[in-house]
Amino acid sequence: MSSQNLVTVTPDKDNDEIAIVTMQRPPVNSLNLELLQALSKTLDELSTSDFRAMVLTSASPTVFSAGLDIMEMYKPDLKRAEQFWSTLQDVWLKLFESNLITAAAINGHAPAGGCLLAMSCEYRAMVSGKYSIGLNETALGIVAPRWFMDCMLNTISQREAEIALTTGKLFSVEEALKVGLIDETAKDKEDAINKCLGFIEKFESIPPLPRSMTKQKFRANGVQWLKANKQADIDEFVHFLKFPQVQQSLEMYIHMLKSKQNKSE
Ligand SMILES: CCCCCCCCCC/C=C/CC(=O)SCCNC(=O)CCNC(=O)[C@H](O)C(C)(C)COP(=O)(O)OP(=O)(O)OC[C@H]1O[C@@H](n2cnc3c(N)ncnc32)[C@H](O)[C@@H]1OP(=O)(O)O
Repeated sequence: MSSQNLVTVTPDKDNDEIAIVTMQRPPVNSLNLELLQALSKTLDELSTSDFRAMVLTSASPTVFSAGLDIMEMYKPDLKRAEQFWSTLQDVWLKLFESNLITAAAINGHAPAGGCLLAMSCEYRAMVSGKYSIGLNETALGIVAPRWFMDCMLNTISQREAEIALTTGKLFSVEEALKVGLIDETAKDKEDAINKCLGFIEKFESIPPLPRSMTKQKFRANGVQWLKANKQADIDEFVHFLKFPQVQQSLEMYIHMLKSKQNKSE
């Protein structure tokens, strides 16, 4: 699949000022360089378009996004790893600070980087079911970067975030609702999108510029560090990937994911 098709943008059927942005990298929308580049390009295009709002969702029936593609971190080509991390930083900054009203219709699992994308939006409706969402990096033997943490702190309390991150917690849909990691539950994807549209409607009579400026001021603390330390953050990521223990943890995790599949056959 060409990178162009990894993300689609379609106007909402009832309101052409709202973009439905769908990630479609089967099987689980894991965020590899190409998907991140497609997201980055989409966010650039949206920022200069007539759309005033977007709903981020996924074409998979059960997974919003499985987070970063682990294969980008396992025995990586270091030049590509730099580009990968830099593109992830850009996607996060563009989404977190977007001028558009942003909402996530989370139609399935959203671990780690998937949770980051959802938390970067202003509103989250998640389909009920046996899905999970959270920053589970420590459980994989890796450390969520500071700006992942800042993003979570913009969403739930510091205490809940610290416990969740140190334990690598993946929240059930009910638990996520209880701590405020999601705003609403939904019965299916269509319902989740409708709930996001309901949130977007609240801004019908609010002028866009003061709205987006207010949002960006609220979010400024979270982005300041990354903007000032982009290269240092890339260097740390690449350095981190060189640790044998990190590679070992990733290898074990990949085996675990594959054997999980064998077990259910
Ligand atoms: C000291 C400070 C240093 C700081 C600097 C360093 C910072 C490093 C931090 C890096 C941050 C990372 C954030 C991340 O996002 S890491 C990725 C975390 N993701 C996960 O843990 C999710 C893993 N996946 C799952 O749990 C499940 O797949 C699912 C999402 C619940 C879906 O389950 P389902 O049963 O539907 O699907 P399968 O598990 O059978 O998966 C189908 C195939 O997809 C492959 N897969 C799944 N997830 C990933 C992934 N994240 N990357 C790559 N590939 C993935 C899976 O292996 C199956 O492949 P197969 O069909 O070939 O067997």
